Amino acid sequence: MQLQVQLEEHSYPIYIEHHALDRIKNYLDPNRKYAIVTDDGLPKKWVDKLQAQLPNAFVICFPHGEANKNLETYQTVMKKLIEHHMSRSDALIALGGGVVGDLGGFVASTYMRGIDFYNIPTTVLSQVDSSVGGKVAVDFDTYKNIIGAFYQPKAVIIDPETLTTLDPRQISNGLVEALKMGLILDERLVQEFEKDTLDLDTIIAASIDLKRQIVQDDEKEQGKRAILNFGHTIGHALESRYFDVPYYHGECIGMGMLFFLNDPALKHRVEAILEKLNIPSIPDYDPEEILSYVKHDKKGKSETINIIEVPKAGSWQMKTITYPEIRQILQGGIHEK
Ligand SMILES: O=C(O)C(=O)C[C@@H](O)[C@H](O)[C@H](O)COP(=O)(O)O
Repeated sequence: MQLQVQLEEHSYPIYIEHHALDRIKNYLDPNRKYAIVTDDGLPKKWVDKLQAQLPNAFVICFPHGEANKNLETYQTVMKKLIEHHMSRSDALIALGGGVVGDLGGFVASTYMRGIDFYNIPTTVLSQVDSSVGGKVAVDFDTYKNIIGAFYQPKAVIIDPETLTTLDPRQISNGLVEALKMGLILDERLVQEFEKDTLDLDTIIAASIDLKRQIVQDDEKEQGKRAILNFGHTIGHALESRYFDVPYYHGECIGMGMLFFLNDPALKHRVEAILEKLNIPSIPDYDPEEILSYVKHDKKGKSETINIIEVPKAGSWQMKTITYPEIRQILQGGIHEK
C-alpha cells in the first residue's frame, strides 16, 4: 500500500508493506551512502537486515529511551557523521521508534544545513503517528521537543513485521496515538479499539492516512495541525514531571486526553479502551507543579494556551483558555465537569 503526502516540493511517499525491510531496494537507492541511526532498544536483526542490503551504509546506535533524546546524543551522532565524511549527497536513515525518528530527523535537518532523511519507523507509535509530518526535535532541560524543526523525510517505509519484536507495553503505548487520531477525526477508528481483537494493519493504515491529510492541510502547524496535540497539553506535562517513572509518551497522552473529553459517555468509552490497553491511571499530582510544565507548551502564549477538546468521537474543538482555567481543570481532575 502506498500513500502520498502532498506538500509541493516536500511531497513524499509512505509505503506500508509487510516485509518491506527484506526488499529495501524497492524503496531506496542501494548505491548511496547512508548513516543508519538507531538505538539499542531495537533488535539487531532489523538493523542487520537493512545494512546487509545497503553496501555503503554504516550504523550509529545510541542508548534507547526518551531520556537520550537530547543535545548530547545529537552531538554524538553529529560527530559520527563528520568522522564518516558524510557529504550533502549522502542520506540519513532513522530506523527505530519515535525517539530515533525525532533525533535522527533533527540531525539530518541540521547537518550541513540539511541532508536527505528517510524514516523507517519500527514501533506502533512511530508507524501510526510520529514518522509522518516532519516534526523533528530533541528535548532540553526536561522540556519536550523544545529544540527542533519541521523537516520532511524523503520517504517513510513502514514494515509492520518489525512490531513482532515489540513488547506489549510498547504496542499499547503507540496505539494511544492512533486512538487519539480516531477521537479527533474518525469514529470508525475508535470503534476498531472496541472490537475483541485489534487489527493492527487496519489501525496503522487508518491512523497514518488521517495524519497525512492534516499535515497536507497545515504543514507548519499554523492552525488545524494543532488538533494532533489533543491530549498533549497535560500529557506532555505529566511526561516531563514523571520522566523518572518513566511513563511512556503514549501512556501520558492517554491520561492527558481524559481531561478534555466533556461527554461522560465518550469518556467512559475511552477509559474502557485505555484500561484494555493497560495504560496506567493518572498518578496523584500537584496541580501547581503540572501547570508549571504546561506553561512551557509550544501551543501556549504568555497568558493563554490553545487546547483541543473532543465533544463527540470523530470531532474536535480548539479553544484558547487561560492558565488559571488550566489550573481549574487540573484541580478538578478527570471526573469533575
Ligand atoms: O505531528 C504532530 O503535529 C503532532 O502533534 C503529533 C504528536 O502526537 C507528537 O507527539 C508530536 O511530536 C508533538 O508535537 P509537539 O509540537 O507538541 O512537540
